[in-house]
Amino acid sequence: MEEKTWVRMVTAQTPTNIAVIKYWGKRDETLILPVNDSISVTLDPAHLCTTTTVAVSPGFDQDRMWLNGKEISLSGGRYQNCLREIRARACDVQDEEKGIKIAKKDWEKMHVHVASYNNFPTAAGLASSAAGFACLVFALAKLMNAKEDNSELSAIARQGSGSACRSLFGGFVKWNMGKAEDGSDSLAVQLVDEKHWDELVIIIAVVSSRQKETSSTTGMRDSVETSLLLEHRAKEVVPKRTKQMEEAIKNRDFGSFAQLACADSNQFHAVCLDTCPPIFYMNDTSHRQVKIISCVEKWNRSEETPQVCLTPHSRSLT
Ligand SMILES: Nc1ncnc2c1ncn2[C@@H]1O[C@H](COP(=O)(O)OP(=O)(O)OP(=O)(O)O)[C@@H](O)[C@H]1O
Ligand SMILES: C[C@@](O)(CCOP(=O)(O)OP(=O)(O)O)CC(=O)O
Repeated sequence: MEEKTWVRMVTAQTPTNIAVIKYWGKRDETLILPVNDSISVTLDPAHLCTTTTVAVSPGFDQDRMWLNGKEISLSGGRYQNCLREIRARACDVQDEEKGIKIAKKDWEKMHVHVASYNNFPTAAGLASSAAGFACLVFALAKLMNAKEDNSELSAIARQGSGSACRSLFGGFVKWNMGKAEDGSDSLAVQLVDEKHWDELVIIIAVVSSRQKETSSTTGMRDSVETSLLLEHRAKEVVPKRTKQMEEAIKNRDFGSFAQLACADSNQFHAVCLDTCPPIFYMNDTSHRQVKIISCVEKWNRSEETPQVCLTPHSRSLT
């Protein structure tokens, strides 16, 4: 710690994930605890992903972060929660070659610099917060030599953005909503790895890369406060649908998978419309989306079992 010149750096890359049973609504806004389980598929890191480099040096006098080349504030609760939780788990770091020695107790005083890039539009409905916070937490854990496994790290990433907890794993991933008030059982688990269903082709059509008018955080808060359909969805629909989806994935049953994913996405948009004020995630691009949706519907009707599954979010069709 006497040497002021060294810098220790770690770079990580994390893909985004697309929900096929959607998370929409929190029962605890600070800990980010959801009102229902959700299931997603993690994309190939070669496609939509975040690359984050974290660095620590005795020369840094404050925590700082640059997102896509622009400095952003780390004062928000979500960033602070992730930094605090990883710092609390930091362990001794020793790199004799570079003359770096950081004792566990010293991490509290050390500052980090973070540089992160998304290779896809940020805050546009493509789950940048999912890839972003998963990558940040993973990279910080490596930097600070935290020993937690990916499931434990998922509970920390969740406190950055709910959907981030699912990006710690590849393949199909379930976020168990959990019951505990402290969020200790609200974790992501891998259902099957990326090899299980490798003939499944995922196409993302970005119909607009403009920032959404209503963020997921604000939108779901309004839905929890005002939508009666959300309550019905969380209590009656999703528990049953999640089990069916797990079966469909296990059996690589595309017909059931497509039917469940389409129904879930449609209900998510119905909840948005049932929200006061209503949220129109498909609004400004709907003329293009409707054309694609009706093509897919026609195609599926002409086959014995569905061949294509659509799960439109705000600006993307997956
Ligand atoms: N690489 C990143 N590292 C850390 N934080 C990020 C990163 N990318 C995005 N974020 C954070 O996530 C926010 C965007 O989250 P938001 O939920 O509004 O959009 P989204 O995740 O792209 O879309 P959606 O959740 O609808 O799929 C950004 O404003 C920023 O705070
Ligand atoms: C529609 C969704 O993509 C919503 C994602 O919401 P976020 O995870 O971005 O929300 P916060 O927890 O407030 O950060 C569905 C999903 O990914 O499950």
